[in-house]
Order: sequence, then C-alpha cells, then structure tokens
Amino acid sequence: MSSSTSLINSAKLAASFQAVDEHLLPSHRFIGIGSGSTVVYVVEAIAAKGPSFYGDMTFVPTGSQSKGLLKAAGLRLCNLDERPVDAHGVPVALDVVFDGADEVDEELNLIKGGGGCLFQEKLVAVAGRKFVAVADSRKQSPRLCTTWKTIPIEVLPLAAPSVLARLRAMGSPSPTVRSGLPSKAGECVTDNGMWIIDAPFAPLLLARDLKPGVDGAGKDGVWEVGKLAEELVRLPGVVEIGLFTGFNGVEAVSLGKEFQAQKPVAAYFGTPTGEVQVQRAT
Ligand SMILES: O=C[C@H](O)[C@H](O)[C@H](O)COP(=O)(O)O
Repeated sequence: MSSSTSLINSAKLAASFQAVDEHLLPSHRFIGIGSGSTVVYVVEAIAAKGPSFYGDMTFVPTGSQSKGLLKAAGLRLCNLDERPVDAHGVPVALDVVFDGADEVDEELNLIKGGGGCLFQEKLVAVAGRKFVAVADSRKQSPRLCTTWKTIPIEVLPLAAPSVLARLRAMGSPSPTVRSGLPSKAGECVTDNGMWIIDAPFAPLLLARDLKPGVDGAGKDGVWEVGKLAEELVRLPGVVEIGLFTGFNGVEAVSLGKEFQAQKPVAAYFGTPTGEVQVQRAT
C-alpha cells in the first residue's frame, strides 16, 4: 500500500471513530450503516466498543457490501423492511445513520453513488432521525461538482437512452452509462438491478447564491442544487439520484417533515495530518 493510500485510510479511520464516539449513544436501538470504503471504519469503530455497548443494537445496511461488513463484525442485522412497526404500522425510526460521501458542499449537500450505491442509501438516510457523513478531507468542497464532477443517477436500464437525451438537454454535456469494467463486462448493475448514469454538471450553486437574475434553474447550464435535484427526480425512468439535499433531521422536525431528511447534521473529515475537521449544520 502506498504511503498516500495509507494516510487516506488513517484519515477515514480517525473521522469514523470520532463520528461514532460523538453520535452513537448507548440508548440507540436501530442504526443505519451506509456503503463504501469509509463505512468499513465506521463498523470497526462500533465493533471496538464491544458487545456490552452494541449488544442491544440492530444495524440496517444499505446494500450487499454493508450487509457483509455488519455480518463479518458480528453485529445484529435487520433489512430496512424488517423493522418492527408501531400500532399504526409505522416502522421504527433509525436513531442515527452513518454513511460516506463523494463530495460535501458548504451547506452539507452531498453527492453519493460513486461506488454504485445511492438508492438504498437514500431510503436509509430518510428513515433516520439523524444522518452523519464520514469522509476524508478530499471530499470537502465549496460547491458540488467541483472535485467530483458528475452526479450519479440510478436508472431503469430500459429508460437509459431517453434519460441521457434529457440530461443533455438540461445542460449536462456528456452523461454516460457507467461501465462495470474492469471487474464486469458491460454496464455497472446496482444492488437493485438498475444502471447508473454519471452526469457532469458545472459546479452547483447553493440556495444562498441565488440573487436577482440568477434563478439557478439551469440557464446556461448553471443549476442550484435543490432545483437540479427536483428536476432530475422527475425524469421518467430515474429511480433515484445521488444528490442528497433539502434539509437535515433537525430541520425536518421543526418543519413537520420528519423522515424526509436527506442531509447530514454533520460531516466528519479526516485529514492527512491525523486531525478531524467537523462541519456541522448551522
Ligand atoms: O456509492 C457509494 C456510496 O455512496 C459511498 O458512500 C460513497 O461513494 C463514498 O464512498 P467512500 O467512502 O469509498 O469514499
């Protein structure tokens, strides 16, 4: 392993341990666990607390990778649709959800799906009272699509050609269906049997960037993150998008929109020097 890979892994590990220490409470019973290389360390941080801490907890995965991680760590698993329900048939809320991200902007909007997981991740995020993102500091950006230049979009394979055409019309210059190479010939197929389109966009505006004359609705290819998300999810054939935007769990409660929150309340970024920078919702 090169020294830079090892520094990045140490950064992910430090961020994961701090995020788990600050957000996973002994009273928690249902916890969401996302996908990717960083959640490996989240699971390690939870396992390190020992069975007396996590013995009464049940963990909800976001796909086959996170399910495997939880199994290997000996943590109790339950699929999202297997949660107990209350007297009204409403599934129990997840106390906290931990997940990685491909890019995080100044308002804690996220791009996710770089590793092919986004649909179940969004379902798990919105099932939680609180979502915490964990990453290394390369993922921190002023605006989405600055470093991670494409938005992953999960689509029904049958609809891919028409979604590609609509994306081009929206100002995405060269959207492409993600290939499964080098490990799989043909397209990358998600845990849900869908394909992923990677759609490049110019860096996305924040809501606070909108000024008179700049409405962020895609004129000249310039989109505000919320407006782009609204437009993308409406495209026929789109199953889910890798933009996580709107509001976070705390805001959702005050807006009376519980269990619709996609944004994290905080993002933990491990740095190559071993520090952890925490970006919290204001
Ligand atoms: O598709 C994968 C997920 O959205 C990941 O959480 C995201 O890509 C971040 O992955 P990593 O922790 O490997 O950077």
